[in-house]
Formats: sequence, C-alpha cells, structure tokens
Amino acid sequence: GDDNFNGHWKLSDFDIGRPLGKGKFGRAYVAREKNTEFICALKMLVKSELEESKIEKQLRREVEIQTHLRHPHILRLYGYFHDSKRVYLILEYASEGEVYKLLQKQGSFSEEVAAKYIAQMASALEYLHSKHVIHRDIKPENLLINAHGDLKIADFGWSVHAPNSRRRTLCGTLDYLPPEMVEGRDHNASVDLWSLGVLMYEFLVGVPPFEDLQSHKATYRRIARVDLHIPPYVSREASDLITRLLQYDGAKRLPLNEVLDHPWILKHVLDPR
Ligand SMILES: Nc1ncnc2c1ncn2[C@@H]1O[C@H](COP(=O)(O)OP(=O)(O)OP(=O)(O)O)[C@@H](O)[C@H]1O
Ligand SMILES: O=C(O)c1cc(-c2cccc(F)c2)nc2ccccc12
Ligand SMILES: [Mg+2]
Repeated sequence: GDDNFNGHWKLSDFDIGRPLGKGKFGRAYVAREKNTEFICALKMLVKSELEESKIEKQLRREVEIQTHLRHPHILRLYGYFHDSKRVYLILEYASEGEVYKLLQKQGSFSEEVAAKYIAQMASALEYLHSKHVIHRDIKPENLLINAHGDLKIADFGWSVHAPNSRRRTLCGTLDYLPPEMVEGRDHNASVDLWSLGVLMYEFLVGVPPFEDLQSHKATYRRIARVDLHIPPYVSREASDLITRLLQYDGAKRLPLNEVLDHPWILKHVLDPR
C-alpha cells in the first residue's frame, strides 16, 4: 500500500531468496519486494546479539550515514525496519559478491582490473570525504562487485565523521590500519588514503604489504615502520602510486584528486571520474 512509499517496510513485503552469506552479525539474503518485484539484498541482524555486543549505536550510525549517501561506487542502503527480534537493512544487491573472494580465487588482479577498482574506490572516497565521512574499514571483505563488474563500498560499521580519535578497541585484522590508528593517535580522512595504498598493493601482489603471520605485534611493527617491499614484477607506475599512498605522515599521502590523475590510473582507466 501507499504507506510503503515513505519507507514503512515489513518482512512480508518481501519474498526471501538464496542466502548471500553470514557475517559476524549479519545474515544477508537476496530478496524481492512483492509489489515492484525490485531485487535487493536483505541483511538481517539479531537484536539480542546486537545488544550483547553493544554495537546498536554503531549500527544506527552505519544506517544514518549510509541512507544519505548517493554514489555509483557506494552500496545503497534503501531503508530499514525492525520487528521484535531483528533489524533488517534493505541494501542494493551486488551479485558478484566480495572482492576478497575474487582475490582469493584469482590470487591477484591484472594491472588493468586493479586500476579500475582503485579508480572507483578513489572516486567513492572523494565523495565520502566531501561529506566529512571517513570509512576507516576499507578492506577486500567490505568491497562488493555488482553484475556489471563495478565495485561497491559496503559495510559502514566503522565509518565516522572526521576528524576522530577512536574510542572503540580495534578488532579483526590490523593489515589495513595506518600507523596513527595502530598507535591509537588522532586520525582524519587520510587514514582512507593509507588503506587505499594497502588495497592497491594487495590487488597486485595477492597479500597485504605489512602482513606478518607470526603475530599482530609483528604486523603492528611493520606498519609503524612502513616496512614496505614491492616485488619487482609490479610496474614502475604502480610502485610509484603505492609508495605515494603508504606514507607514515598522513599529510604526505597523495590526495584523491591526484590519485585519479596519476599516470598508472590514466594508463589503464578511461575517464576515471
Ligand atoms: N548487498 C549485498 N549484496 C551481495 N552480497 C552481500 C550483500 N551484503 C552482504 N553480502 C554478503 O553477505 C555476507 C554477510 O554480510 P556482511 O558481511 O555485511 O555481514 P556483517 O554483519 O558485515 O559481518 P562482518 O561485519 O563480519 O562482515 C557478506 O560476506 C557478503 O558476502
Ligand atoms: O527495539 C529497538 O527499538 C531496536 C532498534 C534498533 C534499530 C532501529 C533502527 C535502525 C537501527 F540501525 C537499529 N536496533 C536495536 C538493536 C538491539 C535491540 C533493539 C533495537
Ligand atoms: Mg561484512
């Protein structure tokens, strides 16, 4: 009925399709809205689990931020609703799934494919930073690919308004975090520039630059020292861009507009914006 147009959705408005995967809290399914037959992804989060982990505030922030974002390479959050047990997020469906799984399957990406994804990321981050939003959790698991092969930044669980001094303890991999965050210092939008450099390295090499399987501590040390070794098979232009992003001092990292004008991007990507 008309009441749906101003966003009062309920579970019975949707036919639920195949499961898309399970995250820490999210179980996502393909779903089809019954009246319009619109295909989306419905992400279900269990309230009791959210309460236990005290991440309701983070979820509300994620929802608040993502509903207002409109960019071709940022996954749309069309709306949300909740019932007694769960919170439901109505998300844009990205049929090709996580970049993480593609990278695992292929080992690494060609310079053309990597440059396309990095350009799309840079364009999305430029938009995000123009809204004073920093993502802070850029990693292959949080990047999805749609049916057209285009990248979509998903999972705004860690995004905040810049600048910020993190209060939450870090969880999960340190691989993508810049020195200022692993050292618990104040940070700003330039943290996403560092993560873009880590991502570019991993797309071309297949593993993140500071990974040390021995321990978190060892990875931490390598990040803080910017202990970077780029293999010889990585092109000169790609090496140059990686090095210009993986700078210890956030103020020295290449700004996004210059990333989009970098020779490596221009060589592989038609109109990058
Ligand atoms: N919009 C979507 N389109 C296609 N697949 C999706 C979509 N959203 C989520 N998925 C898939 O469902 C899985 C679980 O969703 P998601 O990762 O968002 O849960 P989560 O709560 O973020 O868990 P975590 O924080 O551990 O990643 C993801 O790994 C992803 O593969
Ligand atoms: O019972 C509630 O009012 C409730 C609402 C929401 C919620 C509502 C809109 C957006 C959003 F992100 C979260 N999250 C919860 C998480 C745990 C327990 C209860 C709730
Ligand atoms: Mg996720």
